[in-house]
Amino acid sequence: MCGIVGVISQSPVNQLIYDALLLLQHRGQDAAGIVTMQGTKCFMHKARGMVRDVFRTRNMRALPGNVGLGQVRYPTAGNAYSEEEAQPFYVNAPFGIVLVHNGNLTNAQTLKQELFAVDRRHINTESDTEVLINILAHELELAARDLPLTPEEVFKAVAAVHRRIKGSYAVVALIAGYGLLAFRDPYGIRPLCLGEMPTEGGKDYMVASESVAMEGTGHRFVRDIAPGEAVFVDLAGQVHAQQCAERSSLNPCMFEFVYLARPDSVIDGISVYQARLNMGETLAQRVISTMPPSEIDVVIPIPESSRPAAMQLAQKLGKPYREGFVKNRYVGRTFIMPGQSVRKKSVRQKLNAIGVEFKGRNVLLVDDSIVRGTTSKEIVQMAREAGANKVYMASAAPPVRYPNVYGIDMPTMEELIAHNRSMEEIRQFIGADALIYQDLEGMKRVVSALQPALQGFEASCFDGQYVTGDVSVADFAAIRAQRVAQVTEEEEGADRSRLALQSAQGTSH
Ligand SMILES: O=P(O)(O)OC[C@H]1O[C@H](OP(=O)(O)OP(=O)(O)O)[C@H](O)[C@@H]1O
Ligand SMILES: NC(=O)CC[C@H](N)C(=O)O
Ligand SMILES: [Mg+2]
Repeated sequence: MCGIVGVISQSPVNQLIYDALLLLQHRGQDAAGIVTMQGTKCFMHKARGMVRDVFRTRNMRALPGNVGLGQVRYPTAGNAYSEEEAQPFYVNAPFGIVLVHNGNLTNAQTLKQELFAVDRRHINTESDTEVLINILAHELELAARDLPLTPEEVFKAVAAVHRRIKGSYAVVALIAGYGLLAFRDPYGIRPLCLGEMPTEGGKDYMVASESVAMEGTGHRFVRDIAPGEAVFVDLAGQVHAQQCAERSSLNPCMFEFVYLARPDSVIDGISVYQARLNMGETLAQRVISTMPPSEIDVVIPIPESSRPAAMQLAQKLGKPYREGFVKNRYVGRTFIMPGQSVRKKSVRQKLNAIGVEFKGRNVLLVDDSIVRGTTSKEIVQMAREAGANKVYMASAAPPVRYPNVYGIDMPTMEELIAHNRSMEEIRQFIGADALIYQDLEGMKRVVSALQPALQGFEASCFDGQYVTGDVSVADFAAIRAQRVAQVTEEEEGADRSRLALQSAQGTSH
């Protein structure tokens, strides 16, 4: 996942986009970028790093205009260390298009060849987003008849894009001189919503990955963009919307509710916070059926994302909920960091135990999910070092056993701690005295209870069912091969970054 935002306003948007990106920072920490448009001229600044580091005052001053978009990137295709793959992407024809994307195309490699051989377009990076913008540009070229470009032609192009690309995609694009386009894949895997703000001269509009970006910038949440739908806001502030997919259904990514999204966001009508509370409630049932609650002295969350689930679980068990770990707020989210060595080191930098909460106690540690097991293994060890008597571990999500190809960076099975391991083997790996997982059906039931309009969830990392139903063996292999090749590069890149930092700080290791 990444965080994306687009704005069409009656006043300058650079600061507004910056603020929205800060509110979406939890969705991507690797790179950030903003494009603004004044007249038909686009201004871009993008670089690797978090929002605060990427945009200095001089960069902000160089982003004029009342229309723009931005992105925070968590790479799931291509290279995390390449500045060129930071978003937005730009193509100069037709019209001039800039685009940001959250998601992952499963047929990017095939499309890349097709673009070159048939559409005569060259793709210069490994990013699937560069493929996407070129497909959109090509289809817009075909759909546009006489000038000016009409919303109907834009929708025709989006319909053609839906037919060609596979996978997950929430997209915001600017078409120079025409307006802001936003669309969502026909399964609604990745989130995208629309907001507005009344102004003296009419209304300003915002589209963003999560509702928190609207609330935090004073916009009123209007609605989620429907799966397969495209919304086009022209430069006069007129909103046009159309369903552009032949078939559509609402199957949001379960991992958004487990971990990715902020708890104060509402996605497709489901409060992320409430979803997490409900997960805590069903997890409590699992704990009760595994061990007598009398064996547990205290429930301790592993900050940050597990807090609501842990809180509800503790209440259900009638046990005290205590903050036993303090999180260093200056270290980012470890799971979305590229490279296993960085992730591992960051767990200890990020979390520290408070001795009194552990000494001589039987503690039940709760995390939202166990993916590679990096966090749980370190944390169990830390709880023991802090003097815990027994250390039990509970996960508010079921075992993650299958690769994700829709925008969460877990493309290979081997890296997943629960893949091909029994419960006992996982327990031994993380070193806990007991291990309790959420059950998948229970989780689906309590989250879908919050939204009757759901057709289901994209929950492939838990159940191996890929909702688009069209991921071929070759697609899996291509995604896997590309990411495996990147892992080595990313590890090396991480080492390079660390060495550079150390030499800047004058340390040697
Ligand atoms: O099993 P693993 O591979 O370690 O991945 C799972 C862990 O990673 C995430 O935490 P993260 O530090 O990214 O973010 P958070 O502060 O939002 O919990 C998640 O909340 C789990 O704690
Ligand atoms: N996490 C995402 O949404 C990633 C978007 C895109 N696939 C990239 O790697 O840049
Ligand atoms: Mg965590």
